[in-house]
Amino acid sequence: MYAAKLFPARSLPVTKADSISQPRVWADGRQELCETLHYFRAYHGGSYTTGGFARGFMFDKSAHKRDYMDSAVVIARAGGGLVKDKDTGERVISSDRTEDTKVTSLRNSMQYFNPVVIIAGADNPNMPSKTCHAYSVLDYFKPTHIWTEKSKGMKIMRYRFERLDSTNPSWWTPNDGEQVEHGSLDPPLLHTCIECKHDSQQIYLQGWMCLQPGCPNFWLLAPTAENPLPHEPVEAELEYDPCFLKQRTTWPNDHHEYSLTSNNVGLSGLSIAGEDCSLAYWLGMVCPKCGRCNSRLGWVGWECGSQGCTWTKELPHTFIAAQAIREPYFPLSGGYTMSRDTHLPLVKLDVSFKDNYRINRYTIPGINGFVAHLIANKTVVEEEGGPDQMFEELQQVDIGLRRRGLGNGMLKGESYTRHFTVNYGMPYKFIAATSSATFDGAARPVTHTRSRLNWAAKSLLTDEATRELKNDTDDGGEALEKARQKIEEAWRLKEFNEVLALGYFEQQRINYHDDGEFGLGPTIATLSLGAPGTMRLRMKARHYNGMSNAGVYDDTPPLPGCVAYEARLEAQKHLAHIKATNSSVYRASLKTIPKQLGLKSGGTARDAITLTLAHGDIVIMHGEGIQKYYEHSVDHAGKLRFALTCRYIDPDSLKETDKPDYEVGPDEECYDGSKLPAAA
Ligand SMILES: O=C(O)CCC(=O)C(=O)O
Repeated sequence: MYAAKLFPARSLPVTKADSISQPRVWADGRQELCETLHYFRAYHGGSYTTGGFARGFMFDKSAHKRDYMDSAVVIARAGGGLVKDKDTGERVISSDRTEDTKVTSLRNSMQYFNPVVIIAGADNPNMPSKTCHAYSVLDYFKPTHIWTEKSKGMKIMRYRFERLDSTNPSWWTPNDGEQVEHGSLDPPLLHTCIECKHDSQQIYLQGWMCLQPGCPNFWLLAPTAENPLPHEPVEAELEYDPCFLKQRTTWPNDHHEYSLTSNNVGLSGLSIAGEDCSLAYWLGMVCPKCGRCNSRLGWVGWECGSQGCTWTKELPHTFIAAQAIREPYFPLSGGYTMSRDTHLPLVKLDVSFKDNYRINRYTIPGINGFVAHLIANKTVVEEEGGPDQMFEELQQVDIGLRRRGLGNGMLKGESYTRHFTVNYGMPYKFIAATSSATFDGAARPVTHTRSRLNWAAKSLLTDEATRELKNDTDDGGEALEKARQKIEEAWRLKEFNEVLALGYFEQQRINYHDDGEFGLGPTIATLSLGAPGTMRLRMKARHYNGMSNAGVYDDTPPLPGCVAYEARLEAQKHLAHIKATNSSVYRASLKTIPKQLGLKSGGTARDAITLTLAHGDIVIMHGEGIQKYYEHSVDHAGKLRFALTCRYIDPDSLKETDKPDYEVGPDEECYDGSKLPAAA
């Protein structure tokens, strides 16, 4: 018999020895790991499966008591099914586990001899040696066993893996050695159950047990002198049978080479327009010098983020001519362009045509302000210095676009925007801390955007004012002229003083967000260049559902289209009264109202407005209410898209430390889109 103490179910050395060498691939954060490694793209959870196969496993802190790891074998509980215990706060198994799609995927990998990759997190208590990275890739492993056992009275499923390549030592072998070599012991006991006739190996030294969850003999030890009936083992006493742990399983592809990296992005040399903006070209790269997983953060290429490592990789850009982004099924002309936008019935649409733009103006009941989509025609996109030239120029100059850190702490390590960004003019630090540069000497598309959007916004706001006046007065145009001048003056004082440029490669996007930060003017305008984008606007979940995720009623006045609109209007009156008379009753009501009205958190509103943003189009959002109640997202279906957004940022709203060390002067270009030849 082997000494049981060599193989306790939980072997957690207090101080770990150093490993004999270092991982070939490692990451500082979850996003960089998932963007870089083809075998682990799961941002949450401990396993990655795709197409019915398991590809990778991540074993980090939440280890089961009987999880195990040495330099060749890993044993783990199949994930999922944990809930927080109300008393202890610990995550505990809540119900019997049965085979789910993840387990079936691993079974497929096993049947097809597809090895999986195992990654160890820095918090994994079973790692036999010290690690110095948040995530260290161990190697390819063969899944060898999937079985069911019991823990705390519940059925759980467990996996055993063996390292595929046993021809050289694992890097994570502790440098003080391991006592028993993999494959050096007798094979484990294999026994057929007298009840279900299925074979099971002996896993624990306590004795053989049938591991078929449906069998009456499942998880029962044979009777003994002290225990004359079949009985369940005492969980705390379970110790692995070394023969089970150390057995070697043979696969036909044992020792075959499978890549731990997918650093295969070189340009084809065929001058394929936008080839370097394709998905494969902005996924992460493993640094060939130090093994770090690096997201592509730079517009021009990758750089290793490891301290002291100087590796970089840049690819030349294969130019996309403006002509190549014309949409064959939506040809442009000198007439007004057709619309591809849609909206829900509760949204009001007003269409007008002016200065070569079709203007779709949307208003939402209950919200002061509007969203306007200015759809450009051929005259606009092809004008001298206009969208076509801007799109081409933005591919020829490096304006400092970069993916920025979000710093929101949702994932281990830093998270980054799924688009490249840079700011000009007044600093804008709201979504991600984006570096800001002066307009002086900035690339022409940046300064020209400011001027173009100043013109577009001013022109639209003037139309708004004249629209209101036309309804109210009949004084032969004097009042209209006055209104025009008033807007002109007001705009001069608070014209756009910031341009946020976003660059999107294939499959990059900006998720739902609002632009309602403190200190911003009420008007926000965006110019789209390149591939057509889809902008979606929907009511924010807390306004739609009437409550926060924590279950507290949101007493902001409800808007038509939200859940239980009529009932919430009624509740509003009642709440307004008690808020003024009894604040503790008011606070208590905020917690009880959701239940009374049958509200639920978690639902999302349908998109109320969906805009197809073609090359050269402008979107103007005006009014604080839009940003307060609504959120928007944009994705696109091409290789390369730019969005340049202008805002007015009140300099007094900036903290002293955020104020720019340059002056943000006025727009000197004074673009005027009304000077173009009229639409034909
Ligand atoms: O990509 C776009 O068109 C929109 C950009 C945007 O939403 C923003 O800058 O806040």
